[in-house]
Amino acid sequence: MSTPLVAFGDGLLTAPRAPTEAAPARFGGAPVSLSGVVKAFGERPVLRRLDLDIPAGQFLAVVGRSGGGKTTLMRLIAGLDAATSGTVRINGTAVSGLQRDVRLLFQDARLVPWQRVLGNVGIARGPDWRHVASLALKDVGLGDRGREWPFVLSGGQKQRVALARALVSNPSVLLLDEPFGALDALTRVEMHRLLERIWRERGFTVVLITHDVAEAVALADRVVVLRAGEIALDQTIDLPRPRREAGDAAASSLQARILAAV
Ligand SMILES: Nc1ncnc2c1ncn2[C@@H]1O[C@H](COP(=O)(O)OP(=O)(O)OP(=O)(O)O)[C@@H](O)[C@H]1O
Repeated sequence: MSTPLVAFGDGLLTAPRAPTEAAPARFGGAPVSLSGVVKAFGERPVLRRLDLDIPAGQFLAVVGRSGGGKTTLMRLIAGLDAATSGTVRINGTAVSGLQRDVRLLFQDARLVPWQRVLGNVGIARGPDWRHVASLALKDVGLGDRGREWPFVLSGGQKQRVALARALVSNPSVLLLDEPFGALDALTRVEMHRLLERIWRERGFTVVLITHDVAEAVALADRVVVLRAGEIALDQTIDLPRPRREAGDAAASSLQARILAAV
């Protein structure tokens, strides 16, 4: 089997896909680009000629009211649905079907109940899967829980397992659809810090869909407001990291601007 070519920074390097014990692999992210994307269900347009360029490694949050087309947008990027017209490209290649290095997380962790935690993380069963899955579990702070069954875990721990499962394939794009929506406030902040650390170490591109404007401002480099299938605001979030979750005047004023656009 040949070693895959992996985008790394500005160039292409050959690299093994498995992270090492010493440090997680930093494969970098892939750029995601939408041009003239329309999605209609029957007569009803849900996305109206969207143009959006997400640079490699950017952390983008998409916020908007319920029904504004956020999940539809994510499904198009993931290749789960096809656009009615227009193109979605990842790393310059038009998306058709699920991509190997694009991973998704949803509000529910979607773990397989009859597999132990380690088996859930290593579900793709590549060579050396136990080792790779153990490292990923350790990375999300659950290194000692691999032998347990999913049902004994809390909601936050299940989401950690789902994140570890996504990490084992070293994604260049991570798509997150309200992954923290069902968690209590403290667990959500812990998950924010975990995701931010892993994103900074690994450098993949993130698209986070959320109703929570404070969450978007706490995590993202850029927030896009999707309203009635159009981009109503495209806001850069130029705040230093790690960010405070509350009580920051600059963050509050950005939140107010975004809320006004929602
Ligand atoms: N498969 C489908 N068939 C028909 N209509 C659909 C389908 N999927 C989504 N829609 C419609 O598209 C619109 C946008 O839905 P979408 O799930 O993308 O919104 P959303 O912004 O993610 O909402 P929420 O925040 O509530 O999840 C809604 O009116 C929805 O009913």
